[in-house]
Amino acid sequence: MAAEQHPDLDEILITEAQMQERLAELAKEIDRDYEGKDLLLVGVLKGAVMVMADLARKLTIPVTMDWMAVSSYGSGTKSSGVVRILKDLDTDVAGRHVLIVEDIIDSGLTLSWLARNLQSRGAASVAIASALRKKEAAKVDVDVRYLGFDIPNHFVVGYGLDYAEQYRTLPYVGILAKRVYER
Ligand SMILES: O=P(O)(O)OC[C@H]1O[C@H](OP(=O)(O)OP(=O)(O)O)[C@H](O)[C@@H]1O
Ligand code: HPA
Ligand SMILES: [Mg+2]
Repeated sequence: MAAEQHPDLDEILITEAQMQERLAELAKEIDRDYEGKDLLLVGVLKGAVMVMADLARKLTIPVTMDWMAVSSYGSGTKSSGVVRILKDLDTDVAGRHVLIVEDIIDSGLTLSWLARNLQSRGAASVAIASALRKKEAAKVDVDVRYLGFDIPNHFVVGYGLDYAEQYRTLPYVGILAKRVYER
């Protein structure tokens, strides 16, 4: 049964079933592309927790996982453009194939910075998987190899994405009603 729409949402953009189906397709591609390679999945806390958990469990190749926390949004709905490392990796990425797993590419500032940062640590390769992308919001180009869905330029929540730390546990992605944050 489909989950009921949260009252703070205008619309559901990606249902739980659509997300899981698309992640299964991406997992097949990742399995194929990294077969026989030593793959490290890097999840970006906290938003990517759901996509990391679901995507990683759909992979059949052996992988390891590590986590970084970087924040550019704080508690608002606009990127500050300043990326801060709140928690760094436990792993040395030198010589390793890294796949960054993210929930959303919005302005692109977080991921373009992070991909460069990990590359500069000597990773053998750095690629990006993201559940969502807002194409119209891009301030910088991000080379995303595994993309779930392109979505319109609205503030969205659910499936890991928050507004002021709320709504992350909704199993679908929806547009947050403006009345919730414009008050
Ligand atoms: O493309 P950008 O405009 O840089 O935005 C994308 C980033 O912003 C959000 O993180 P946030 O800073 O809200 O942290 P969170 O994951 O803990 O919510 C999101 O999870 C991405 O990491
Ligand atoms: O649309 C969004 N929703 C929640 N968090 C975000 N971080 C960047 N864009 C978004
Ligand atoms: Mg956030």
